[in-house]
Amino acid sequence: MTKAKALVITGNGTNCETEAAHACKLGGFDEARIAHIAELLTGEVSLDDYHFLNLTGGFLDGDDLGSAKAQANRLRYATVEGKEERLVDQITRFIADGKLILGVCNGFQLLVKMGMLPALGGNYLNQTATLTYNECGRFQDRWCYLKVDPASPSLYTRGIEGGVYLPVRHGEGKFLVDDAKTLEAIEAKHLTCLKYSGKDYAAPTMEFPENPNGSLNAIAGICDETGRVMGLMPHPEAFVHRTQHPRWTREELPEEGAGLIFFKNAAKYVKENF
Ligand SMILES: NC(=O)CC[C@H](N)C(=O)O
Repeated sequence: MTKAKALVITGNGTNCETEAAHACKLGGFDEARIAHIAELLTGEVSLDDYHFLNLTGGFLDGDDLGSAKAQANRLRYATVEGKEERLVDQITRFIADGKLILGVCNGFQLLVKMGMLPALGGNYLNQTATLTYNECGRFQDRWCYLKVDPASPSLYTRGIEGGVYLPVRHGEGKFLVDDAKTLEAIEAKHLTCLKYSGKDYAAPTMEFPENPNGSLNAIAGICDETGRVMGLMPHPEAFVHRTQHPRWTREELPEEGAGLIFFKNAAKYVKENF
């Protein structure tokens, strides 16, 4: 059987790579390689050798020019040393090959600013959305209830009943789109797979602090039409074990944290399809 291989990109200011790689291993990947972005640009590491690409959280380029904007340009226009291709060509081939990409927080900002989400009509290089400053004007570090859309094509949220409780920590998490048509399309296609909600996961909310950033339609995460590319502001890799929960000493909790399902679903998909 094929070895399920995950790749986590680090460098230029990411800070969640160890947790992301740990979550991949716990979720069932046989290998989780942390590679510096320079290793991809020099051609030492190629996306072609992996199944699951993780773009992690952090402060890429110090959030200068807006979070992840500089890295988005770097990944879109930089060529791979000694090759006729840009790194972005490797990424679009990766998607065309049926592989998986998960962008968390700064990684979500990166995917959106590269144009890879929501990628309506399968156009992965056309920016139609953004993530900008939280409505409250401050960095938010808190845990949020996230309602899952069961009709969403996202493979990562499969099997989640109701919703998940996960931490957010960001200054630029307010999701916006370019026009009403984009919003209508992503809602109609159920690409808006995760929304901030109350504790009962009953309905999306625009109320602060349940919705920590004022995101349009309470959107916390979206996927593309294939369901294989997903980005979200909350951090699933930061809740893979009971002890990461803020009230773990006071509440009866299962051993497994609610975020692990994202990585388990990814590993399962790779094992079934490659
Ligand atoms: N945790 C993160 O990845 C933070 C993302 C980004 N630097 C922000 O503050 O919005």
